[in-house]
Amino acid sequence: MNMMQTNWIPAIPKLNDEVRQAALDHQNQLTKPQGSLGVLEQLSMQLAAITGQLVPDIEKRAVIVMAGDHGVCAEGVSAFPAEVTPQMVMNFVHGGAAVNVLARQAGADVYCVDIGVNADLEHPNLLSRKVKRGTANMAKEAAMSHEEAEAAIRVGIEVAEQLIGEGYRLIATGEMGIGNTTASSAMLCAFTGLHPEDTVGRGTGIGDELWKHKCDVVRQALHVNTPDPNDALDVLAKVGGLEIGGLVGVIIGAAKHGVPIVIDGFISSVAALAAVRLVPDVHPYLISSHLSEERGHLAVLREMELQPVLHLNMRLGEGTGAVLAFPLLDSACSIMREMATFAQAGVSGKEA
Ligand SMILES: Cc1cc2ncn([C@H]3O[C@H](COP(=O)(O)O)[C@@H](O)[C@H]3O)c2cc1C
Ligand SMILES: O=C(O)c1cccnc1
Repeated sequence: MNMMQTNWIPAIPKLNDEVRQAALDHQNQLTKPQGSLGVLEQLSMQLAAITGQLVPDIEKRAVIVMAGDHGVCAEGVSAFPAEVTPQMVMNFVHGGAAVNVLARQAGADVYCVDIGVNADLEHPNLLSRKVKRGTANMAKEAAMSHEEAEAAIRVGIEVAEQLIGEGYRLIATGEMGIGNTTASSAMLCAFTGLHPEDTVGRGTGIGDELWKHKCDVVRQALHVNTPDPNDALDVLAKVGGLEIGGLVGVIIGAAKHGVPIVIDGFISSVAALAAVRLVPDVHPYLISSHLSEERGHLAVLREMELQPVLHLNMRLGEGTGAVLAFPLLDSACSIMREMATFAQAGVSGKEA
C-alpha cells in the first residue's frame, strides 16, 4: 500500500445536531401533518445542521465547473472528439452552455476552472489553475502521478475557499471533460469491485459496439494500473481525472467551512465518493441533486447511501442537475421561514 501523506487534508467540522433537532421541532409545529413535506423537510433539517442556522442563508450560490482532458480518449471511448472540452470551456465563459442558462434561472454564478484542459485558454471569466494538459492514457499507464492528483485536489480546495471568502454559501459541483465517464467508471470499479459492465454507460451517446469497447478499456486500465481500493488518492491518480480531483477538493473545501454541497450526476458523484473515501466526515455535507441516466450512477449513490432529489432522465453533467435542485433548497428554507405554526394560525392539531 502507498503511504499517503494526508496532513494537507483539513479537518471537517461536525454537523450541529441541536440546530437539526430545532429544525425538526419547528417543522412539527407547522400547519401540516408531520413529515408531509417529505424531502423538503429532510433538506431543511440537513441544511440547518450543516449551516448551524434554523433558516439557512443560501442566497449567494455558485456552480463550479472543473474542466480537464483525458488521455484515454485515444482509445476511442467517447462519441465526441476531445477538442470539445476546450470549445465547451469557452462556451461556459461566454454564458451559452446549458449550465449557464439553468444557473441564471436558479440565481447561481458559474465559475469555470481550467484545471487540466489540453489547450491554452485565456478569458477574464476563466479561472486558470491548470495542473497539466490532460491526463495520460490510463489504458497504458497511470493517468496522473500522486503529486498531480494531490495538486488537483488542492486547486479544488482553494477555489472553494476563495468563493466562500467572497460570500458564497451554497456550492454545486459541475465538470467538463470528454472521456470523463470512462475515468469515472474505472474509479467506481476500483472502489467497489463492480464489473465494468455495471458501471460503464453511454456517456455522450455511444452505440452498443463502442460500449463493449469502453468496458474493455476500463478493464484494461484497471489491469494495467491495479489501483488500491483503500487508497482514494491512488485510485484518483491511476484511473481518474484532473477535473474529478478538482471536485474532490471543492467538496473538502466547502465542508471545511460548513457550506452545503450539491452533487450533480455520475462524474460528480464519483468525485464525491472519492472525497468520502479520503475524508469520511464530508459525507453529511452532500446533497445528491438528481439521478442521471448514466449507468453506474445509482450504484455510486447507493455506495454513499445518498437519495437523489430529482429524476429527470438527464445525462449531461456540467452541474446542470445540481443547479436545478437549488430552487427546491429555497423551497425548504421558505417553508421554515414563512409557514405558520398551528398556534399562530389557530389550526387544530392531530387528534389520534
Ligand atoms: C457538447 C457537449 C457538452 C457537454 N457538457 C457536458 N458533457 C458531458 O460529456 C462528457 C462525458 O462524456 P464522455 O465520457 O462520453 O465523453 C463530459 O464532458 C460531460 O461533462 C458534454 C458533452 C458534449 C459532447
Ligand atoms: O451524469 C452525468 O454527469 C453525465 C452523464 C453522461 C455524460 N456526461 C455526464
